[in-house]
Amino acid sequence: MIVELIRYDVPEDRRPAFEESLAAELRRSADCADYELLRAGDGHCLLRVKWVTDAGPAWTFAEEHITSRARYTSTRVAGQGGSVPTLYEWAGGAEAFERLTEVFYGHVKRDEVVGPLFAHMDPGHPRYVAMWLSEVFGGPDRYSRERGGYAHMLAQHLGKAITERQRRRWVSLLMDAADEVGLPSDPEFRAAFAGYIEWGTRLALSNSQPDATPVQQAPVPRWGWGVAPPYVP
Ligand code: HEM
Repeated sequence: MIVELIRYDVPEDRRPAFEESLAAELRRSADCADYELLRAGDGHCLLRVKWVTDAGPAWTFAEEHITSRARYTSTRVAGQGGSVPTLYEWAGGAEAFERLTEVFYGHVKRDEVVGPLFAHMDPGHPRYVAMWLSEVFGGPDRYSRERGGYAHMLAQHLGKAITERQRRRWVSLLMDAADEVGLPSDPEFRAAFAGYIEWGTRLALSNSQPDATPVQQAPVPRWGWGVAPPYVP
């Protein structure tokens, strides 16, 4: 996503007309995902536009009032609006996910349905999956930096031919473990958590089939609250 910052210096008497036609122009642009015009104390304005196309279109408006413009790419350092905590923070951070996966894989190993798949599990596996989950839920990107990111996770599932019965058991053992280690039990957190787990396990199942042709390279997904942000009494 390309973000463009354009500085406008518009004479005071021209500002209302300028703002009105600028807004109309941006609303019409199919390449524009979002925009905001900010005004400084000295009267100059800064327009922030998010373009959907990677290259960014050759858009221009009221060129005679533009005093500078520059294009930027978004980074992972971004808020979610207001002071909404990430799911990672809400859950209790890295330590909470480590507790979860430690208990979870203890049960997985002893389970007759999924246990055989994990017979040769790397001893670091619970920790790696905790790193993955932490990153997905808005924590530090350690899995991407230290463990090979999406491509490595994908490689671990390829050819495993996970069945629907195994997927369901995996989900159900994880939800039990979430209760056991005391992950937050509020409906909003659990709905978002379960949403990702449902999505992720279905992908793991389909990517693990012998005839699967999954996407080979992708960023580690990021999962947020969805339509039910944390409940504020
Ligand atoms: C949201 C769902 C899932 C996530 C986030 C996930 C995550 C991961 C990750 C990150 C790894 C690689 C760990 C490393 O860096 O070495 C991995 C490996 C693996 N996953 Fe999954 N997984 C999911 C679903 C499943 C399901 C449903 C199954 C089977 C029922 C499964 C079976 C395995 C197995 C067998 C390995 C290799 C373990 C080893 O031998 O070390 N995964 N998973």
